[in-house]
Amino acid sequence: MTNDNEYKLRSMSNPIGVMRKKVTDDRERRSLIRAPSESSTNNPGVTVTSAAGEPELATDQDVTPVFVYVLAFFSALGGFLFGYDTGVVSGAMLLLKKEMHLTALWQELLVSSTVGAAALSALAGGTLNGLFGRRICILMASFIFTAGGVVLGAAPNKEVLLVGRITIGLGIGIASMTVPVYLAEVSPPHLRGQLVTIYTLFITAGQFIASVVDGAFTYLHHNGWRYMLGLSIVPAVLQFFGFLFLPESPRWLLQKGLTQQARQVLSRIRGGQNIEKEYNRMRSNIEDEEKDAGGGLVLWRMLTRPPTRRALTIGCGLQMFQQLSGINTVMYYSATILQMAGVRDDKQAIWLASATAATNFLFTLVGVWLVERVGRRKLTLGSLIGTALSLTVLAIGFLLSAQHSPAVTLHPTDTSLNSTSCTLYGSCEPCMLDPDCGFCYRENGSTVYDSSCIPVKQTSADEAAWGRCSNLSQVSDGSLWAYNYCPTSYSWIVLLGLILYLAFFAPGMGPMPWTVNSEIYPLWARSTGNACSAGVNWICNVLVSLTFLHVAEYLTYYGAFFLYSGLTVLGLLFVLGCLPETQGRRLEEMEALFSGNLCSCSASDWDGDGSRNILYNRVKGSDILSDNDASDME
Ligand SMILES: O[C@H]1[C@H](O)[C@@H](O)[C@H](O)[C@@H](O)[C@H]1O
Repeated sequence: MTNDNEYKLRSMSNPIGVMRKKVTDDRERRSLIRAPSESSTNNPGVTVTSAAGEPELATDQDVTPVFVYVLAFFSALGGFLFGYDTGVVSGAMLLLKKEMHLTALWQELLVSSTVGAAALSALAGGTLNGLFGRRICILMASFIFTAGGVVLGAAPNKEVLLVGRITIGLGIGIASMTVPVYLAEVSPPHLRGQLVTIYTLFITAGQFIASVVDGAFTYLHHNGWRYMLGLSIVPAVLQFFGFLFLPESPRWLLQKGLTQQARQVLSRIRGGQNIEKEYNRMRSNIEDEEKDAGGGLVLWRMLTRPPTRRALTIGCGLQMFQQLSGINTVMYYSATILQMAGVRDDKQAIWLASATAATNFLFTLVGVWLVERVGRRKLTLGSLIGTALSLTVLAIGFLLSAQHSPAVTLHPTDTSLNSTSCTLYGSCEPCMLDPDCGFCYRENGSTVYDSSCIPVKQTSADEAAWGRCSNLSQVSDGSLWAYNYCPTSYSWIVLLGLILYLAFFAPGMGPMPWTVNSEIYPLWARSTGNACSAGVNWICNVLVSLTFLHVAEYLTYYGAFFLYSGLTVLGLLFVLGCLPETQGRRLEEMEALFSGNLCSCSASDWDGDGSRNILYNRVKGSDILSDNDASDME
């Protein structure tokens, strides 16, 4: 457990955030406290005080070298590319399907091939990380992103587009599992939670910028999609050249026996401060871990050792529940939700979808702020409760909209047209749930009249196949065409649900699965653990997005959102019982933290029982704590 010569622990009942503030306020007083064994150095550090108040430990840095932020920025660009490339496709598809006459199957292929390829390459990323290191994997990912961007931007036909989308997916998968690991390994202990959470902030920033780019280029009907898809080359090239000059993770170097390089890199990352003690401790911890871990296939070793098996189950479970709570359906579906809420103009709906992405981004920022203040467990639990409730609000909004769905009042008199199922529906709800049909209507205030259910045009869902809604630019009687939604006066509830959903999901369930996964595995299992959990994230992402329309067809929209809400409640129970608080813990404590039964933690265990909680106080004048020791410290 703890090394008593260097650490002093004290029962903790107050949140670490409070403690940190106190620490800052009391800097002057604390700077007088020194571990008895400490020599007087210029290195800023941490003293951990016991319950009795006597100093036992002094470690860690007070000053964060700027270089760490440079590293964090360039590596988090991988998250930006992940967000950009998954987000940009919906806008590009609007133009592509017209220009390349894409069938629904091709549209689906172009969207989900990227996510599918990401799942495969995330799984393979564990081996690549072990063999080549984090830096080479990030360079590899940015090279793949660049190549994919060039292919997409220049694609002459849909087959080449598919190759480009698969290529991009391969880059996303590698980046998504490597970047959090790299960030966790180079961050100074007290910043680790925040820096890894910044990775998710960059994902949501990428999604937001993608939606703005989509908005800007939709006006360019010819070739607009080339710019949308090709622009990802810019951050990819930036990351590639940046990483040519950035170092490998010192821990990976140590694991590979490259001790001199590891020492040099650590000193560079720590801004030239004295790293001897940190280096030695890191080295001996890695050696101990390696000895403990034994030989053989890493995944097998992880599965046969209870603590790593438990960590893996929790890591994969978190990633699974993140996707099962329907984030990507909500993001993807936001334009339609906004149309339901009365935004009739397509272009306006696209811009408002950027507002959704911006909301996701802004609330992730709240997560970055909260992660070191309330801890991972509380943040995740709070987020899950809010997410489940807001999904219920969304579902109720859809339910009320369905119950008050406007009736079909006009039926075609030409019997030859009755061969389509669309004309048989009596109200808008079943009509819009049928992917082949849309609702054509006129409105007076909130009253819908002159309504009919008509097949959608094969080439574009923006118009009907025939009738007054088939040529909307020429229409003079004010007819409107609703595809995928019904005009309803309950749409405000749906809109409220959407905003609440993002406000609760984005600070917790968005970033925490990535953050927690980057810190719960011992070094020997870290690449494999993150590869598996990122793979689970991508597989569940494909499953949820591919099944959404079918689920909606069978269960209706409200059924689908009630289902997501139920799955989120399951996630809540899982986290409540199984996720221990990892904040404020050293990595070598993780083993103990995960050594009980799978779901053996409850809030009282981890928040109330002082014997399991640790308080670290920062003071000046001590040695630097190793990442390995303290990467979980506040
Ligand atoms: O953490 C991220 C983030 O929440 C994104 O908004 C979402 O699209 C991703 O699927 C998820 O992994």
